[in-house]
Amino acid sequence: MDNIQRFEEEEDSGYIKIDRYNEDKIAAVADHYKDILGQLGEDPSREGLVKTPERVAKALQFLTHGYDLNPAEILRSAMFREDYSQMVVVKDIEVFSMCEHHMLPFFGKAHIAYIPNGHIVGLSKIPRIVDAFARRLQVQERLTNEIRDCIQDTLMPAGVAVVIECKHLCMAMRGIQKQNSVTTTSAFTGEFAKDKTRAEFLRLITANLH
Ligand SMILES: Nc1nc2c(ncn2[C@@H]2O[C@H](COP(=O)(O)OP(=O)(O)OP(=O)(O)O)[C@@H](O)[C@H]2O)c(=O)[nH]1
Ligand SMILES: [Zn+2]
Repeated sequence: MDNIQRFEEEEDSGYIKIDRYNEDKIAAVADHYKDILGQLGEDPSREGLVKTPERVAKALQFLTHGYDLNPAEILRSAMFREDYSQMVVVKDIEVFSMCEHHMLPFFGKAHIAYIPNGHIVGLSKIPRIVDAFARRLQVQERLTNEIRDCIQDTLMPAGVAVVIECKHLCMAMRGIQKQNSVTTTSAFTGEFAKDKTRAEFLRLITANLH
């Protein structure tokens, strides 16, 4: 609940008030899940399951709270004029999202870079916008492009690079049941269209520098 409180406190920074956590919505979603438990052959009134519909409703609301965030505002809230024109790379950002096809998790890492063009952005805002887009029903390709577009359109840097690598539980615990396959997606703008710049980014995200 800490996150929720923070979102509510900082309405001017893109952490827009969440009305998805209101009691009526939780109760409505929970009612459906009570039905679903019955349809699955369970007894929703047995002790271990009594509070499950409400727990699921709250979990789902958390897992989709990105709809209530404004990623561009989050970036805008910490942009600083700065004369730095080298690549800034934030790598190994944990990603947790849910595929829109099965509503099962996909998770992994995002690696993001931009080349400033007069402005830098507060570093924490990069993972924050990853979360703002990831905490929605997604496909990995759209998640990748949305992050790229948000940084490009808001910060207007000389270039943006986004690489995301994820495991999809809908491919691991059901369906094709491939436990170890990883999907990589990428999106680039501006300077990253150049082979040399893109190669430097790829080298930095694969290097073990720390
Ligand atoms: N491109 C893309 N596909 C995804 C993502 N997440 C899940 N999928 C795929 O979405 C597809 C949905 O295909 P359908 O044939 O409609 O669904 P399905 O019958 O459950 O497919 P299987 O998973 O093959 O059993 C599957 O191939 C999933 O692997 C994603 O982030 N990007
Ligand atoms: Zn899926």
